[in-house]
Amino acid sequence: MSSWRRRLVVAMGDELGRARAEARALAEHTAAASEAVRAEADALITGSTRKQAKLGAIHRRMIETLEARRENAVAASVQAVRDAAAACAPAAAGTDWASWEPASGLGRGAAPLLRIGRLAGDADLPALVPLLDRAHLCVDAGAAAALPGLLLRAIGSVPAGRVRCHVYDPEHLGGPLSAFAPLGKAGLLSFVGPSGLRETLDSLVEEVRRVNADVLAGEHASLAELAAATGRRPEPWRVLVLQGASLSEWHAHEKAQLARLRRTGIAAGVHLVVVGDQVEDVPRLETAGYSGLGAPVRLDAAPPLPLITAAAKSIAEKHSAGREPARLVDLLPQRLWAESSATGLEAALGERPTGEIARVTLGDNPPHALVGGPSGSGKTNLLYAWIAALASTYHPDELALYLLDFKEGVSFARFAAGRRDPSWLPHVRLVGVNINDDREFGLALLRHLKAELRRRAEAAKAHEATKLEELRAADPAGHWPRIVAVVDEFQVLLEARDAVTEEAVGLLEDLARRGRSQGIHLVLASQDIAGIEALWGRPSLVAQFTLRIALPKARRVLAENNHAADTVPRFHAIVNDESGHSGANKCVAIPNAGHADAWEPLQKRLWEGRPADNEPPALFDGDHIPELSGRTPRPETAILGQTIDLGAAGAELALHRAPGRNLAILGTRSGEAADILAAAALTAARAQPIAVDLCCLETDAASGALNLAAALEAEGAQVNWHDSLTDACKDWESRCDGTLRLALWYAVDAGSARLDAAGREAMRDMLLNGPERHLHTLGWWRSVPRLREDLGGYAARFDAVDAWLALDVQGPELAPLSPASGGPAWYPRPRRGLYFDRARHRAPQVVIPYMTCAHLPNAVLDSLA
Ligand SMILES: Nc1ncnc2c1ncn2[C@@H]1O[C@H](COP(=O)(O)OP(=O)(O)OP(=O)(O)O)[C@@H](O)[C@H]1O
Repeated sequence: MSSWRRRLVVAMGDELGRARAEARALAEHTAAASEAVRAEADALITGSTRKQAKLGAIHRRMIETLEARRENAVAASVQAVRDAAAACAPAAAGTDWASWEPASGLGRGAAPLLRIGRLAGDADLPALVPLLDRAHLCVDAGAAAALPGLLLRAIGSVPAGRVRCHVYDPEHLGGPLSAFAPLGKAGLLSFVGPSGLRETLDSLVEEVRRVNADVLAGEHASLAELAAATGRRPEPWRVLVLQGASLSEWHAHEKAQLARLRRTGIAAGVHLVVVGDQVEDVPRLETAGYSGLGAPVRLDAAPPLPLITAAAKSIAEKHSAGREPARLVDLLPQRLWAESSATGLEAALGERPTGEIARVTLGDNPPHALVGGPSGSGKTNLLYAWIAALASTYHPDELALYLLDFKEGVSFARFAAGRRDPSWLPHVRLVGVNINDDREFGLALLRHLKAELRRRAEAAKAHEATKLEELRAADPAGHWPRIVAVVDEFQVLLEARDAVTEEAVGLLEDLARRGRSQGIHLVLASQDIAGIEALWGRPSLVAQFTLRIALPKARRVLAENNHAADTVPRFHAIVNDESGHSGANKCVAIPNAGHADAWEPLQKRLWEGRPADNEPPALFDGDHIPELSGRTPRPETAILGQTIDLGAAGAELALHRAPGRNLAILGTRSGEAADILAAAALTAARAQPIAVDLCCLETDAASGALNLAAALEAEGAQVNWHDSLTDACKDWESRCDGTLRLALWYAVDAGSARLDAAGREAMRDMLLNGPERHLHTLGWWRSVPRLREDLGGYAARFDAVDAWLALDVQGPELAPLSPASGGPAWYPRPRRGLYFDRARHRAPQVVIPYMTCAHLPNAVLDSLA
């Protein structure tokens, strides 16, 4: 082969080898690339599969969450619908027949809707239809079985007797509704025969006219609106059932009356239920539903006949027994303490026979009230109801109450804090209980009110105001609540012809006349005519009490020719704000306010809401014996006992250097006399250093005197014990060193009888001249003649004894010591004394001797030990 050929073959071989190598390299590269792409694709596929799985899970979870939410929302809505249904159809309007009984769920709200069955579907929702106050109703013949249930719910879900039915059923003459017959006896149901149709329609049209003219009187568009505004429904609902009435065959007059009732009845509480006929514009109840509901309904089975009969009987009985008395809680305002008392005090006292709330006013007119009724007629209960209404309506800054009960009881004790119940009524400033014979408590109240009257009159003058309303406007920062003073059995205060009655009448007259403009109101209650008659003799006083409240059988509270109280039913009162004149009588049912269930929750609520600075009321308790307090009097003063006034102040005896500054305690009650001497000495010793000469001539009082001596020494007093009066009087001048010196003599007369002439002379000299040397005798004589004897016999003057405190000494016996001729009107009673200081008092005052034993160490026992 030629060389060029060989060279060509070699070159081609090289070329082919290179090409083959390149092709191999390319093939390898391509294979690697495709492997990479496949791996990438695999990775992508795996990633997206995972993502898809994740998304799938998320989606599932979302679906589940949404599903759960939807189910919850549906359940909540179903519950809300059920709750709303239960609120719209409470108690007997919506309860299943299995547990059904007549029970009014009517509060202050609208008339209930009535259940007829349940809505078709799984949700078990009640189907309610409107009737009372809202609609008329046509019932298809096929749904007529629902009629007894519908009527039973309507009748049973409002207070007994508030639905009256008229049934016109010419075909069956009321047969299908005969189970309701017991209502007929109570006048709540009438079956109307064919001949009675016209009359029934006419009378219902007349009812609508009357309600519009007399009850709604242009002030309200409907009875429902009136009830919403006032909380009371004065008229019953009337339901006319027309069953198989063939309306198309009626005469023109009946048709026209029916059309009138259809147009105007609902507002006046007159409703049509037409079975088996259609009436234009009236919703229909059919087998499958109610035209206003828009959803199919499964009607309830009819109630069992015995259930209807029993309910009809019970409703009829309740209705025949009369209106259910108003409940206290229903009369109270919905918002506590919302009113201002600037112009007066208005309180819901009870309910009128029409259902209207009866309000009584105290203000410029009428300013004061007289309440009368024999024992057990409900006077105290009425006062409770009145106080409850006032205290709920007005804030304690707007109203202050002073409550005093002269009965032998504790009617008003509930208003003060007690051991069982620590709450009090925050408006009450004073409560008087167990007052019994202590007419002075009444006087103390009237004096306090008189002082308040004066304070208000002065403030009014300073602000150029003529009455409380103007004073409050002129002095908005001032504290000027209206005051109501309630005195139960007030006749006790005026029953004797004495200084207490005289002063009480004067104070009452003044308060009654001027209290009107200063916002001080009196409510006087009495169970017998005596009290009223005590006032009757004072026409100007009685004339101010223009509000009269007479309980059953009350006499003379109303005007003479007004006999309404003779026939007023039990637990009712005649309220008359025109001085008892018969034209102004209002019969009012009073709620039971005395019962603890009614009262206690209210007082607790008011007490818990009291202002931070509210103090408990002062308490006058006639049965309580006060303890000697730790109070220190001014220097040269001794405290003998507690006076009867709002501040429970001490009865003071001034012991300054002046003739006559001695005290005679008169009477035989040794314990009380010893208590008075102890209180006087201990209080005087607290105010300044004193010296004491003690002489006890009565063995019963000896241990008390010894204990007192020890107590006085403990107070820092210098004490000398004298075994006889001779000893106590001898050389008295030598003991006078300028310090206040008290000679405490127990049972002076037991020793004075044994004094010789010199001793007698020394005693008289000491009594006459000691006080000027600051030696004051506080002596206990057991009778007035014995005191007189010791002062010089029959013709003796009492100049040496300015002050006396009588215990069991009758008024006439005190004549020689008294400013009133014939002596003060004083009828001794336990733990009470009559105190008079010629230099200080215009008239004697009653004091309650303190118990002092807690202040006296038992020195006798100590010395024996
Ligand atoms: N409106 C009422 N509703 C129910 N019970 C009442 C009502 N009014 C009074 N009562 C009851 O009648 C009884 C006598 O009432 P209350 O004590 O108020 O009469 P009173 O006239 O004050 O009698 P007294 O002077 O003898 O105390 C009490 O048991 C009381 O609970």
